[in-house]
Amino acid sequence: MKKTIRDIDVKGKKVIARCDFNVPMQEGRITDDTRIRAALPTIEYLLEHDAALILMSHMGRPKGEPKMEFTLAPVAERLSEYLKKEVKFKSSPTVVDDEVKKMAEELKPGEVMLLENVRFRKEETENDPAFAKELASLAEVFVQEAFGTAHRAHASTAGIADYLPAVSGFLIEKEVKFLGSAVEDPKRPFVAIMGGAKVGDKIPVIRNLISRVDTLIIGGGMAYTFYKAMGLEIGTSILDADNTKLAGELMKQAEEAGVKMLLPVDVVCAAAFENDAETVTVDRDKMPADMMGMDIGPKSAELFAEEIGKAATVVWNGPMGVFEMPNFAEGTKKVAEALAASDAITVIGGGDSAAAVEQFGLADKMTHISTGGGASLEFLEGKTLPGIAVIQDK
Ligand SMILES: Nc1ncnc2c1ncn2[C@@H]1O[C@H](COP(=O)(O)OP(=O)(O)OP(=O)(O)O)[C@@H](O)[C@H]1O
Ligand SMILES: O=C(O)[C@H](O)COP(=O)(O)O
Repeated sequence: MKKTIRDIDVKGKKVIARCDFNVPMQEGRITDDTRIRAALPTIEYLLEHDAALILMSHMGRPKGEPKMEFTLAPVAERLSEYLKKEVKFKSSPTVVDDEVKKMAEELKPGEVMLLENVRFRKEETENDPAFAKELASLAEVFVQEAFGTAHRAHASTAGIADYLPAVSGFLIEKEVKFLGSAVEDPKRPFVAIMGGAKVGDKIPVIRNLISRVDTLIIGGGMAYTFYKAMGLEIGTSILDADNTKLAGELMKQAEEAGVKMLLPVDVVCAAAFENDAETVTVDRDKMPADMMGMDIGPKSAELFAEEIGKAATVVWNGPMGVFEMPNFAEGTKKVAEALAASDAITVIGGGDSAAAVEQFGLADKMTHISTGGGASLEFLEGKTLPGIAVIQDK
């Protein structure tokens, strides 16, 4: 068990908390603030318990330069709105400077400030000890709350714990509880649903899940690599040619492990990667050579929903089709609805599946939606995340 903020006394202390405020932005506006809202319980708890709170995060990938399109200023503003108090913020190109140090020194219990994007310094992603020490020098305690970045060993996510006692916030605790218990000690039947486009990225996850699940459902863009391994015609569908052999091996591995592996039985095919392209829905052995698979068909959606209905735990990562285009969102929607209707523990990992669930208005029907994209995948792979490893044990 990892220590949390409940296990320490923060009264009157300077606390530095790493959050993942890497939220999607369009023209300087935040388009989805889920990650900001997810950190609020921890922030509020720390302020109510009279900590003087210094928050930090990255935004995007400014590659070690103070590129202002990646400033955290909009985040400071949104946080102020939610907390109903000023979030002090100085946009320093070096993240920490004399003025920022003074702000931190003068910060009183119950007050909060946000540092500028830690990736404005190249030392952040290099996990440079001097930068970690510089950040640590602002506070007395480190709170890890950045689940979305916990798979990165950076100065603000890992290195800093060499200089300060490290505990977790409530979001980390919740993520570890739901993702961890789903993978390590699931209520059975345990069904995992994998979709999306990046087959290569997800193969290690599939491999790890095969040894744990009762049923594995594969949909989305990755299904075609498995079809290819089965010798089926896949037309112009996305294919991860480097991993076709591996897909075949995974199918064999599932069979040997007694894991039921379900692939779509029918496919919505389109003549082009466009919402208004001409479409046909066919059984999987009838895909036209000049069309691409864009969504699972209705028979597959029903088959998957039936399987989800029998589950006690479901982990879902990756959409069933190109759900961003309304004409190819149906399969993903049906799967989301089946999860929403089920009594099972439902855990959603991965940015796109989370976005899909939000888009269908079903987010509050899920047990847990992870704030991690890559981090939740690495967690499901069974890897130890560096940002979690540094938190002190109880
Ligand atoms: N049949 C398909 N053909 C092409 N692209 C597809 C297909 N099915 C799904 N996709 C695309 O896959 C993308 C999501 O895949 P990804 O592997 O990134 O999912 P994720 O793990 O939920 O998200 P993230 O990696 O952002 O956390 C979506 O943009 C979707 O349009
Ligand atoms: O969005 C994410 O997955 C995290 O914030 C990590 O971002 P990164 O992939 O740029 O490290």
